[in-house]
Amino acid sequence: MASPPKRVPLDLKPPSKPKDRGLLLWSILKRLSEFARPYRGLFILTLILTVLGSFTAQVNAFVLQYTIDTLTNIVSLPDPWAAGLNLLLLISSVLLVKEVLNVFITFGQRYFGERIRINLSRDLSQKVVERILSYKMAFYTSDENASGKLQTRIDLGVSSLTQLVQNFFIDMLPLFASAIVSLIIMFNANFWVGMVGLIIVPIYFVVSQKQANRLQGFRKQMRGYRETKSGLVISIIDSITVIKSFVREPIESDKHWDIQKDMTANQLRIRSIAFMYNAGKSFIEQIGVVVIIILTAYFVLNGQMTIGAIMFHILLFQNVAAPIRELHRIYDQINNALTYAEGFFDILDDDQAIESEGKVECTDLKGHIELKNVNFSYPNGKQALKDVSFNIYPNRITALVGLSGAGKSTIINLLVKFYDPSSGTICLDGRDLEEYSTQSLREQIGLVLQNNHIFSGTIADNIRYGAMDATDEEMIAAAKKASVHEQILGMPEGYGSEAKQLSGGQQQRIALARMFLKDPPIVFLDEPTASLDAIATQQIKQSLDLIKKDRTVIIVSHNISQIIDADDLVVVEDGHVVETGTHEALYANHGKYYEIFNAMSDSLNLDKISQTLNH
Ligand SMILES: Nc1ncnc2c1ncn2[C@@H]1O[C@H](COP(=O)(O)OP(=O)(O)OP(=O)(O)O)[C@@H](O)[C@H]1O
Repeated sequence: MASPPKRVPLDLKPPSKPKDRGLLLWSILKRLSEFARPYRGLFILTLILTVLGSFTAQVNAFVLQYTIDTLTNIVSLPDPWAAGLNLLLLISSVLLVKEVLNVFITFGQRYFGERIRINLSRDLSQKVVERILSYKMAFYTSDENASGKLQTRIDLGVSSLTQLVQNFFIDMLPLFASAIVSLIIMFNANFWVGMVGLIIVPIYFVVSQKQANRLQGFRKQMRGYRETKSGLVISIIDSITVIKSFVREPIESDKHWDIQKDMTANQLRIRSIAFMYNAGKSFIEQIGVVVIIILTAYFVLNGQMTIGAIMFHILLFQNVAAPIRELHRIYDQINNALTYAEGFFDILDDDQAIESEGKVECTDLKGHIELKNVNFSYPNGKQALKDVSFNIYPNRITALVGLSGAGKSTIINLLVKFYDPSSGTICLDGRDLEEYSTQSLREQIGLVLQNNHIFSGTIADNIRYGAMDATDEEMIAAAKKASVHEQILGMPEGYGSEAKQLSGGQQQRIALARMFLKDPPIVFLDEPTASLDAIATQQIKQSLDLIKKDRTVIIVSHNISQIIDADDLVVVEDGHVVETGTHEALYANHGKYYEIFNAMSDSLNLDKISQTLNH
C-alpha cells in the first residue's frame, strides 16, 4: 500500500522554540523579499520619505521650546506685544511650512507603502493560484486541502504577509524613525534625559511582548471560531434542502449560537486583556513624563537649562514612546505571519504536487489503451486497483461494469492522468502514458462525468469551454447532438441565458455538448446519462453511436442498455478486473457479469414490462 505523499515545507520549520521562531521569521522575510524585489524603487522612495518625516516630526518640540523661552524673555520687556507678534508670525510660518511638507511626506509615504502592499498581495495571490493549477488531483483531494481549508490557508497566508508589510512599512517605520531621531536629540540635549528615554524602551518591549503572548492564544482561538463559523454558514447554504426537508433549522441555529457564545466570551477576554496592558503602558509612560519633568526642572533650577526645555523634552519623550506603545501590534503581526506564512509557503513550494509532464505530443492517436498490472492507492492509502490488466481498442465502445465502489471511476482517473499508477503501466498506442505531455493528452480526451461542473455564466460560454474559438454554428451543432438545442431556444435569452438555471439533466446535456464541440479522438463517459430522462437518454445514445466511429469510447454505466450496446465489457470487482469480453460471451460464462446482469434485469421487472407491451 502506498503511503500518502508527504508535504515538504522546504526550509520553513514549525515555530516550536524561540530560536526556531527567529529562524522561521528570517526565512519568511527572505521569501517575502523575493516578491518585494520588483518594487525596490518604491521601497527606497518610501524609506527616503520616512527619514524626511522623522525630521519634520521633531519640529513641534523645537518650536515649543523656542516659543516658551522667547515668551519668558518677552514678558519682562516694556512692550511685550511688539516682540510677541513677531514671534507668533514666525512660529505660525514655521508650523505652516512644516505641516504642508508633512502633508506631502505622509501622503507619499502612505501611498507608496500601500502600493507595495497591494502589489505584493496581488503577486502572492496570483503566484499561488498559478502554482496550484499546476498541481496533481491528489493535492486537491487530500484531507488537508478539503473544500474551504485550502482557500482559508491561502487567504490567511496572503493577508498575514501583506499585513506584516503594511504594519511595518506604513504604520510602524515612520514612528520608529522619528523615535530614533528624538532619542538622538534627547541625548544631545542632555545625557540623563536621553537615558530616561532609552530606559523606557526595554520596559515597553517586555510589557508589549507579554501582552502579545497573553493575547496570542485567544486570538488563535478567535480565528478558529471565525473559520468554523464561516464553514457553518457555507454548510447551511450547501445543505439547505436536507436541513429544510428534515426540519433541522433549530439544530443548525443552535450550532451557530454555540459558536457565537464562545466567540463573545473570547472577544471580551481579548478586550479586557488589551485594556489592562494598555493602562499599564500608559502608567509607565506617565512615570517617564514625570521623571523627565523632575529631571529637567532640576537642570532649569540649576541654571543649566532654559524653562522651554521641559516641553521640549516631554514632546521628544512622547515621540520615543509612540511607536513602542504600538509595539504589540508588530508582535501580533509577526505571530500571525509565523502561524500562516508557513502553511502558505508550503502550498507554494509543494514541488512534489506538480503534475508529471511528459515530452511526447499527442498527434494522430489511434486510441489503443493497454493497462498492464496496474496497482493504485489513493493518497489516503485506500487501494482502489489491484493488478489490473486489460485492453481498450479503438473504434469500439468499451463499458466498465461493476458494483458501486469497484474501481471503475478510478480507472478513468488514471487514464486521464489525474493520478499516476502506484505500479504497473498504462500504454496509449504502445507508449507509456507518462511519456505524453499531460496537456496535449488531455486535449485529445473528452471527459463527461455524472456530475459535471457548470460554470456561472451563459449557456453559450459553458458549451464553448469545449473549444474556446468555436463559431456559433459549431456550438449550436454540438448542442443539437446533445439534444438540448430546442430546450435552450425555449429559454428567455436562449444561448445567452444563465447556465445555472438549467435542470440537472439539462446541465448534463450541456456537458455532453461541450464534449461534442471538443470532438476528441478518445472519449471517457462516467455515467453520462445518469440524470437524464428516458427520451434524452435515447437521443444521446444515437449521438454517441455516431461519435464512436473512428474513436475510442469508454463508458462507465449502470444502465443495462448502454452495457448491452458496448462492444467490449470489462467487469471490475473490488479493484480487480475479473472478466473481459463481449456481452454474449460473458453472459454465457455464468460469472460475475452474469450475476450483475441478472440483478439488473430483475430490477427492471421485465415480466410486467413485457405484459404491458404485449397488451
Ligand atoms: N479521492 C478518493 N480518495 C480515497 N479513496 C477514494 C477516492 N475516490 C474513490 N475512492 C475509493 O476507491 C474505491 C473505488 O472508487 P470508484 O469511485 O473508482 O468506484 P466506482 O466503481 O466508480 O463506484 P460507483 O459506481 O459508485 O461510481 C472506493 O472504495 C472509494 O471509496
